[in-house]
Amino acid sequence: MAFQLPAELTQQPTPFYYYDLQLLDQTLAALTAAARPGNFQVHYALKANSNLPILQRIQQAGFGADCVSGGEVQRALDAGFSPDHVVFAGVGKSDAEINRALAADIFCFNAESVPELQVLNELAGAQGRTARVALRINPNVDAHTHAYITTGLDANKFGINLADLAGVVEGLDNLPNVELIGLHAHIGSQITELSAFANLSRKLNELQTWLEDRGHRLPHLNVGGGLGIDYHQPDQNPIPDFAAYFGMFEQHLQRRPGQQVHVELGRAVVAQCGTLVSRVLYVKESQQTRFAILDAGMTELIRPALYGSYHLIQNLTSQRPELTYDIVGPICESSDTFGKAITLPETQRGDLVAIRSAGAYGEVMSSAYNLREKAEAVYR
Ligand SMILES: Cc1ncc(COP(=O)(O)O)c(C=O)c1O
Ligand SMILES: N[C@@H](CCCC[NH3+])C(=O)O
Repeated sequence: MAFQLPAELTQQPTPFYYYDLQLLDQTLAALTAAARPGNFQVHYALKANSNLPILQRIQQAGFGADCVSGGEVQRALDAGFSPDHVVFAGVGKSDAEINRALAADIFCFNAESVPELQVLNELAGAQGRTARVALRINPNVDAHTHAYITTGLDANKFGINLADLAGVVEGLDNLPNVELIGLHAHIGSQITELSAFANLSRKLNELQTWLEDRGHRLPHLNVGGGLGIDYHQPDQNPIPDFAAYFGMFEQHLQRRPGQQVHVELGRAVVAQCGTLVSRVLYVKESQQTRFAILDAGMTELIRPALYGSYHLIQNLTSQRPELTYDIVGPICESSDTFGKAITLPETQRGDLVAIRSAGAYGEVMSSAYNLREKAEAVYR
């Protein structure tokens, strides 16, 4: 179905984020059906979008929370997620963040290095607690995605390299306040070649056997997130193919009886329900290029400037014959460009423009650069 902005929002001051809660609910229902509760547990990755109204719906749909900072752990608890459905990952957890998460008795820390394990052990001991830990391993599996959002290659900062794993596991004997409950891996984001998840599964199978040979049985496996979405055709494919995604793990991951398998999807849950709505300030024609200058910029949606990402751009006002535009924002950076040589119906000052698939890593990555005010979020 073609995108439609609710009529009353055409008068809303721009730029703003519009979230389609009906589409979010449909996505959550599709995800629930594909995960078959009890088969896979989904921990939504808050980093994709941590707005309370969105989190509350996700929590009410029965999902847990994957957090990457103390702020996200707190937000998850505020949104109503139970601590035993909260996990905390990240290469650089501060002592204050760890202490807060220990005190809240969250389900698990995804630990990414030996020094972090030592700090977890020390801080848990000081609180008279045991930190439940999944070792985040770096499986050296290529996710075939943008280099900036690949996380599971040896050169990346994330996780414990396989070559170091033996030493890390041996060292656990000296960490009495740390309980190993599982393995965690996350190989990257916006993954559209699902075979990457088969490769990840095979790596996890090997590691699991290797750990069992050393006396470690793991009640818990966390295969990360990363499922990509269709940025080019959001209306044709508003809901990702969750069944195909889980199917890869069902087929390739050798799950032990009774073992929990967690996934932590972010983008696939919230990207398509969010749209950045902006107004055309000026159309400026130079000899070479026709620019449509919007009142939204990289401060509201940084993905095109940061990764050269594509977002579908639509003029919601004009039905005139088409022309070609570079669509840019008002920010004082040449990379403040949403798209080059984009075909749109002839565009004029005052036209409303939709930048689609912006619900994930859009509003959360916004900044106040150039002393910009934060764009409002509206929910329908
Ligand atoms: C550890 C971890 N888990 C989950 C996610 C969520 O990923 P995605 O939004 O691609 O599903 C990320 C982000 O890439 C991550 O770094
Ligand atoms: N922020 C990125 C993805 C990184 C995900 C977090 N590891 C994006 O916009 O696509």
